[in-house]
Amino acid sequence: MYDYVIVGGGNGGLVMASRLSEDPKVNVLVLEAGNWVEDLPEVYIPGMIGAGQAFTSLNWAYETLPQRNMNGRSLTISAGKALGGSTIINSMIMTRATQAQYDAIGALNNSTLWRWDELLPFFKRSEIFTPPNPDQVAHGASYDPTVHGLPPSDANKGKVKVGFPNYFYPQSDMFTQALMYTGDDGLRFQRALDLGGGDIQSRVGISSDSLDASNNTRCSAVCGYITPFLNRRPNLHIIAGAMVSKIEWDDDRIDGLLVARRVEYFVDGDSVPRYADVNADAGGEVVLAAGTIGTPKIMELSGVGNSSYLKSLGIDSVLDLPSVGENLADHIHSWANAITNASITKDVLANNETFKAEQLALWEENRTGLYSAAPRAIGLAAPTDLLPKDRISSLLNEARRNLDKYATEFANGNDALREGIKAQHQIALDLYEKDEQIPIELNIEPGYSGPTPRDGRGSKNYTTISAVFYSPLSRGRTHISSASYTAPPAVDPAYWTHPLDVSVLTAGLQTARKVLRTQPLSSIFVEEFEPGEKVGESDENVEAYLRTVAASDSHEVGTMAMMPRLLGGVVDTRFKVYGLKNVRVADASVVPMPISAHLASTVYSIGERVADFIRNDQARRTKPLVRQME
Ligand SMILES: Cc1cc2nc3c(=O)[nH]c(=O)nc-3n(C[C@H](O)[C@H](O)[C@H](O)COP(=O)(O)OP(=O)(O)OC[C@H]3O[C@@H](n4cnc5c(N)ncnc54)[C@H](O)[C@@H]3O)c2cc1C
Repeated sequence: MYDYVIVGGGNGGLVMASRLSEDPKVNVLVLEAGNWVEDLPEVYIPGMIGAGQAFTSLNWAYETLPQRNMNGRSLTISAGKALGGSTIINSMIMTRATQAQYDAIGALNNSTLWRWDELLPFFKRSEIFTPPNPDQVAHGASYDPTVHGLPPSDANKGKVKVGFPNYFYPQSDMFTQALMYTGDDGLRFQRALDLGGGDIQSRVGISSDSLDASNNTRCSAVCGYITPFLNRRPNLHIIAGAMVSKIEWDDDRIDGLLVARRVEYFVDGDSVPRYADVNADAGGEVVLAAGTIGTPKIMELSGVGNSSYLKSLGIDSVLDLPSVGENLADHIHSWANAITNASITKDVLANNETFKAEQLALWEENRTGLYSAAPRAIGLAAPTDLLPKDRISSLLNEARRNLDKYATEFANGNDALREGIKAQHQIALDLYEKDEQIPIELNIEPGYSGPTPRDGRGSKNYTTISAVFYSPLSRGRTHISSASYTAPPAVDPAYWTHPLDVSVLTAGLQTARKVLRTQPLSSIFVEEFEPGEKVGESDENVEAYLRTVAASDSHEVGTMAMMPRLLGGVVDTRFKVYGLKNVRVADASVVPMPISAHLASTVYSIGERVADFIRNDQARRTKPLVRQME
């Protein structure tokens, strides 16, 4: 019998496991479908991101349904399948969105709980931040001490280690200078003091990474939140290779709410289910943390979701909550890349075995060289950095005129959610209007990145600038496709359904192309490779090109949205699922609308936040008992 059963040992789930098991009196169980993989070089060596098994056996690699606006292509949404979840395979970038965006999520919920000022202590609590050393400062790393969790505070508590890498490609600094270029047609970005500081528009800076600066290794959710207590907490149980199929419910409701009694799971593909019992009578809870695609799948298999749809699949519906799995949003990106005359790029590692071996030896010996490099310089573009003001106005006017039309289309017959999506769009459009939106991230890859396989691009050296589209208005959905827990869900992010999304990413890629040609990056520019001459310069052609290549950034959110129930929300501001007595959600699925950041640091703070709510509720429950004993 467990006090807390945590489904999914990833970014959000392991924070919960660590924090809740601080109390030796409570029994915590984590059920994780993947395995322990911390000892794989492609996991712990920063420069090996994406290598080895990272994008094969450690990746759920959810294939989307064919995307109407992407020339019928299926795109792949990656998500980590291992203890540590996506923090095992992600790019280690630790940025946060803007203050205005976190505040807007609070406004959407009529709640002061979700405001930058309220969240900041949880961001700080989730990390041990190592300030940059003089060499890193010389390469542009900087930070604001007021927004980070600095040592030695609570250093023995679980926290993710955050720091800067030991190697900086020269292209990184050139990119920064190019974004700050003040000559004709220059973007004139400012240098960011801190990409986690909440004030990041039109700024460029070096991102800190989820990295243990003391030994230049990735710090995943396992490294941060589990390793410090491994085998030291008899009340913390972790079962790896455990695929959860569903939650089972009590026959009786309490206050009209369904009570979770046990969790069904299968270990290593066994055909016989096992069960983890939840101590519901003493306030025990199930915490779902299986990710934006995994969590709604488990809800639906448990009979919670759109009841008529579930019945059509032969599933007993226990609670009609039609927004489960709806409201899916994801970031997409594309690349502008050029052949370069720079002699050191990531391509050399791929093309020259001797050089690769030398660099690996450097990392092994003293944690330097190309393998000690983690991403990367990042620029955050405001709308007016991308498009002329009159074009922005006309796009916004059109979006406002069509507010109802698109909200209706995206809500899929769900009236409450239609109002929720309308409210989200209004917030997003207001941010655009005030030039406080950050629709595009530009980041540099000192090497080839793009859609062309190796044999199609030869052994040349490249520079790539990615344009990541951060503020999609398009919303889709993910739902189970059958009653079998082994069947992959039908994932439809409906990429680029809203016309504003099309115009903005197109402008973002055009801006990335321009940056490649801006000094000082222009000094290493030889010839644009992609989109390239064949695509040409017109926006129409670039838009058509993007439909053939744009890829998911694997930043999916929104399927268990924290919103009022009247707006089609699924969880309340204490992350409890509406209609359920003892089920909360602690992963990226609760983020109701896309934010302008890579998500890991926000998910860590969500985990901290949920743990705090649970512990407060637990304390409230036990208080009368203490009084009685007194
Ligand atoms: C390739 C890639 C690169 C990225 N790069 C960055 C980056 O550089 N910086 C950044 O901030 N963000 C990045 N992200 C995004 C970020 O890592 C994720 O958004 C975030 O970690 C998601 O956290 P989560 O808790 O929602 O899910 P996850 O961390 O994915 O955790 C979900 C866990 O649940 C498990 N699970 C799923 N279904 C079941 C089931 N039925 N039973 C049991 N267990 C289950 C999964 O195996 C997984 O361990 C990246 C993501 C990917 C995939």
